[in-house]
Amino acid sequence: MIKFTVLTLFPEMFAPLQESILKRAQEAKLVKIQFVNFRDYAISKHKNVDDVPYGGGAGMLLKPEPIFAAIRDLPKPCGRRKVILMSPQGEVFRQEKAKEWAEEGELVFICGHYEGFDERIRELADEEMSIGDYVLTGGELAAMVMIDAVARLVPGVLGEDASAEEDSHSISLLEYPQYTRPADFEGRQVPEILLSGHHAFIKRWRRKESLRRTFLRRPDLINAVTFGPEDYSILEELILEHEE
Ligand SMILES: CN1CCN(c2ccccc2CNc2ccc(C(N)=O)cn2)CC1
Repeated sequence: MIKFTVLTLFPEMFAPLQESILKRAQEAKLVKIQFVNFRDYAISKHKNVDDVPYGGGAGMLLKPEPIFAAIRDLPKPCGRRKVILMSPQGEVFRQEKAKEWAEEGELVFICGHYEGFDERIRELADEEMSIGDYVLTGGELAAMVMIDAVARLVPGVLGEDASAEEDSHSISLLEYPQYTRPADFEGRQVPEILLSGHHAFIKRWRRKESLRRTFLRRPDLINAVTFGPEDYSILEELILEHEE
């Protein structure tokens, strides 16, 4: 059982998640998600959660009080709790982080908005994460991406037929080409080997195509690949097929 707590000014942004991956997961009590709108913790009568930056500059920053008050008001964690701050300045989120977090008891996401947040808010975070090197209007979409990536790793969430074990990124190879019916679509054929029923050849073809695709599109992932004895003949063929 993993519990997600999201501190956000826009809880309604998460509705689609509740209707898709989290719906069954919550019904099956595999996952729990709760939202805290930290505007409820704004102290001033104007209920503002942001203010102008000291030292000048454009934009508004999230004030520390509402965030601190919201975090302090959370029920005592039963298991381990990790507080995560989403920001473009964070460590880039990758599959191994998702796997690490899937073991956690509770994950608390602080979704920033405006031009950023008061530096003292960083004290609350165990980790600061980014989903990639691009700028978003708020941390909500980043939180949704991370929640999806983590929730799908919780056993049972994906349902019996699908499973997350085979994820290509958990074995750092890009996925091989996949096909389903029809075998001939407007003259575009499915590779014969996949119709052959010859499982050893199919397995080899898939390994070869994953390696080909990884070399061509993501050579940076190659050094994380562990090569087995059966890979050498595959690599020789790939080199011959891709010689300049
Ligand atoms: C124009 N400013 C808007 C506010 N922003 C900011 C600054 C601090 C915290 C959150 C945000 C919210 N934005 C995010 C959040 C995450 C990511 C990511 N890559 O995970 C990208 N953007 C700084 C930039």
